[in-house]
Amino acid sequence: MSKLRVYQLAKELNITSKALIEKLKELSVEVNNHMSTLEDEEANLIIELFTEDDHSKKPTKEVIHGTDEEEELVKKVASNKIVNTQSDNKNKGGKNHKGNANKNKNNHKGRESKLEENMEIKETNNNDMKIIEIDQKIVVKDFAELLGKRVSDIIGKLIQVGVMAAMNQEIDFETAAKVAKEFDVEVVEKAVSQDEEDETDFIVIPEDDEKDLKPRPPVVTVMGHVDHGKTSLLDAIRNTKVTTREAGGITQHIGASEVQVNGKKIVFLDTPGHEAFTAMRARGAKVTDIAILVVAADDGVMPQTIEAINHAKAAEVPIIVAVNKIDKPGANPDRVKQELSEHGVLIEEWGGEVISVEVSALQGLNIEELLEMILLVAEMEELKANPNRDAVGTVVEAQLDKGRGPVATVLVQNGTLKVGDSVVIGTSHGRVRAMISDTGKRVKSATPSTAVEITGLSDVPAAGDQLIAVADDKMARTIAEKRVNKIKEEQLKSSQKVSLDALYSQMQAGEVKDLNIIVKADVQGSVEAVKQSLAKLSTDKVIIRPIHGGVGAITETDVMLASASNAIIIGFNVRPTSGATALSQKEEVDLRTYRIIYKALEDIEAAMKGMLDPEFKEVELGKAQVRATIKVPNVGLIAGCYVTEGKIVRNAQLRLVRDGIVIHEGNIGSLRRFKDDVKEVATGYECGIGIDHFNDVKEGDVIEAFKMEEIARD
Ligand SMILES: Nc1nc2c(ncn2[C@@H]2O[C@H](COP(=O)(O)OP(=O)(O)OP(=O)(O)O)[C@@H](O)[C@H]2O)c(=O)[nH]1
Repeated sequence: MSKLRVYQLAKELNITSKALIEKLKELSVEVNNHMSTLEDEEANLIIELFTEDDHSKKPTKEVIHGTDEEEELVKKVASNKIVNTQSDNKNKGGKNHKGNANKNKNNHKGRESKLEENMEIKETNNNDMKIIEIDQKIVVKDFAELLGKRVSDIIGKLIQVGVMAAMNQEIDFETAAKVAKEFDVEVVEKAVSQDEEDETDFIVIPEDDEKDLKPRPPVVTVMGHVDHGKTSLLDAIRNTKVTTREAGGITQHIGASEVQVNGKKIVFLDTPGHEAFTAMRARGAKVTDIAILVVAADDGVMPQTIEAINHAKAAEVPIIVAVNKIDKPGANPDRVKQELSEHGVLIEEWGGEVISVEVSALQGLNIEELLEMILLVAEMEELKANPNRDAVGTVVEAQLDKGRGPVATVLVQNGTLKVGDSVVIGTSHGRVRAMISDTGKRVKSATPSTAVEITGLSDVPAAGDQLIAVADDKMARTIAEKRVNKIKEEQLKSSQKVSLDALYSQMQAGEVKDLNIIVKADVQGSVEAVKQSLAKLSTDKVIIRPIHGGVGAITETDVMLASASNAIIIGFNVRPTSGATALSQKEEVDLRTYRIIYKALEDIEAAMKGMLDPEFKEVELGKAQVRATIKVPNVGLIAGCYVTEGKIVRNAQLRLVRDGIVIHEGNIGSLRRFKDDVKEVATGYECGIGIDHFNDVKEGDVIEAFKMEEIARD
């Protein structure tokens, strides 16, 4: 136990455990977390490194006498430290841009902004070595400017390292590093700062200056296998410790609760389990500082225990094990600890670093001790935030309340949230109308690591959405609107319209899980019959949803509905209006018409299996309006027509449409202009059309001529 732990050394060196772990990793010293122990040599090396670095700024080579490779590493550590220190200074100016603008004053006119965005120079007094931060790529002339060299010099060096590049071409980081080395300059990759990432969300969250940071309470999530006592443990904690400052204080369920231990606060997220935890993480939110892993002593490590371990590890959140149900006759805490070790969770008694506490949630045993351990781990984590700034937080829970409108529980993670603040949360915005604490008390402000329920939002945000307090309502609304538009654009870009032809591949790709269908038919009876038969085709892979049905022609409104809800349209004995056909092409809506129901069902079934093979596709030739009917002896009824679209071709197939409904489908028997048989009649001409085996044509009907064409399938 005499060995130094990471956090102890970090304290000694006055840096964070995290920073120390990073340095150690760079020196190839394997450490897991702040509780890891260090070999004496490792600790000494680090101490020497840091003290040398801080006081004399001498080249660190003198500190250790190792191989060239080690010296390289040490050099890197030393230079990184300088970079870090300076980037901290940079942040004192608030946003990046300001600080850089001054630095780049000497740059050529007109180039400042680009250079500001891409790079910055950091001079150090370490052996007069210059360090430059650059992005993954840099344009040769910018690079030259940054190095203070002539472009020709740079191109010359590039040739030496085997890279041919013109002044306006980009070179990659590695190449830049090689060239820079020739000029005794070290190149480090520019870290993507929080600021830059946030810009894509249309807002920049300024970084805090180290000196403004104050300790903040830990936020804890309880995880573990089903029935191991997560809820009971949370209840036990609340029962003993909930801050009931109000007389008869009613604990309100707001998704998180606070407890006070020895005058210190701990925040518990109320939704136990790693699912909620990971769902938030998937959305980029990190709210949990410490995970309590509950394992029932009578049951041991179970599948969800392992899952919880993996999720906590993936999120790099320290674990405290609560071995629960120790009151039970079959309880065997040692077995639990052994099993945990088999899954990479080494308890202290087993020579590891993970703290464990044996508890009984039911009897309230050792709950106090568990809470103290949480505070201990929290202390080592050095959790900090700046209470004197605009709030940043994360939504833990949200719902629509009948009386109060959208309600969200927000965990304030930085800054202080106040009633009246304008906020943007995901695509929702608003002004904080009221805030309620976990004890149901109205509060005016919430400091870091405080969960409050807020009202006053435009919409219900999603758990995991980030709250950012902004200058005013207008700004909040503008940002929210921009985000909505961005989402719309992205959806537009990514949304591939569903179609029967592509259904199978879309299903395979996971793009389609619901097949929305709009049904139009000639009579209501058919609409219902088709909707029901279609719904029955649903499988475990695709659910068929007839989202709309109606009688009559397929109209533009049907197409717009299909487009908006990514549906296909199926028509029985009905036709699309001309406008609908054109719109369906523009909107890429799959529109299909059938004469027989079973044929449609067959097509959809085949499409779901990827076996849709309609070998033929209808090609529309033209349309003609029936303006008169003429009885011709021995021939039958002839339709006197006027061609309105395309052309009518003899021997083509035809469809007789009355008020959008297909009355007949067959072949053109005869086509005449005046007394002559003709092969085709074009738009704007009159003609007489005889329909094979059909005599029921009426004035006002529309004759559509089409042919079937074989289509090649991909
Ligand atoms: N004897 C004993 N029983 C306990 C203890 N803690 C919880 N239980 C019992 O174990 C059962 C499950 O407890 P819960 O707290 O619901 O467990 P959970 O992990 O929240 O379960 P899920 O929410 O279903 O995942 C309940 O019947 C509890 O009464 C304990 O310390 N001792």
